Amino acid sequence: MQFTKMQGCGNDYIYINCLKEEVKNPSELAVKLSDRHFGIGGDGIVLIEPSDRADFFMSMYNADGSRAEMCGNAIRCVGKYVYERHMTDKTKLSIDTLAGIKFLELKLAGNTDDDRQVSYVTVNMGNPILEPEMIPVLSKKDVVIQEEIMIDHITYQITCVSMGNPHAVVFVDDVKSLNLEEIGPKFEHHDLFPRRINTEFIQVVDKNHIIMRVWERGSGETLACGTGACASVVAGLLEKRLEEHVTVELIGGSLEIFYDQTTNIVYMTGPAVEVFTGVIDESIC
Ligand SMILES: N[C@@H](CCC[C@H](N)C(=O)O)C(=O)O
Repeated sequence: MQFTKMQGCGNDYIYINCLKEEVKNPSELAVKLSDRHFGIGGDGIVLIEPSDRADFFMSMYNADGSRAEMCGNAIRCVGKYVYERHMTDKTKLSIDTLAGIKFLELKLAGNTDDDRQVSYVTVNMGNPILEPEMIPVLSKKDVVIQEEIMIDHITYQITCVSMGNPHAVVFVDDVKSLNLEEIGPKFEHHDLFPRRINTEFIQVVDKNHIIMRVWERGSGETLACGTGACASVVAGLLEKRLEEHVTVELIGGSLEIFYDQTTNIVYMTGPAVEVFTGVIDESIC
């Protein structure tokens, strides 16, 4: 089975073209292939599938085999993958996910029509979801903004946002000093979150610039999270810390997020990079 390793801001996944390949047990395959010592190594796997209502369907599985509704960094890479492999000639395309259809605009690196290299992708990420039962987070409030949560005897304030997948955003003074290996799993598995949670830790540089670290549901600390960057900007506006246009600086690179409050739509722009391709032995699949 052929695969391609791709990354967006260092958030790396193994991509499989399921218009050509058959994956029988994606959860099991995600665990095997994501292993950085005994597998290919990655934050999970992404399957590119046909769709009857959009140009393609994206399925994604975290490194622990759990299926996620959406992935911001992966969807940019899917756009690059399908265009560069002539699976579409559209530079504006639609990709269906478990979180609904997302619309992509590809930015080509070259100046000629023959040069199909995609460097950046802008994604219309749709509307943020704030209703607690839709995120889901257990709360009687209409929205969860700066609610207290106790982790290891320390009180943090969370603002919860779904971008199709669930996020809790925590603003802190210094992201570098946090021990995410220690506190990340305690947020992820806290009783407040019936389907677990992705947690973003945010340091504000100014109203248009934040530094983010993330503990991802099912994958642990990753170098970047696209949906998390979007959720963080929405949370920052709800908490009146940020403006609509924000550069999100992550360990693996930067994303430009624009939360258009007049339309309630979040846009994400960032890089998509192919790392290598390879073939997996059938006995593994
Ligand atoms: N890295 C992703 C999000 C991947 C899924 C997430 N771990 C979840 O379980 O919701 C991104 O770039 O958005």
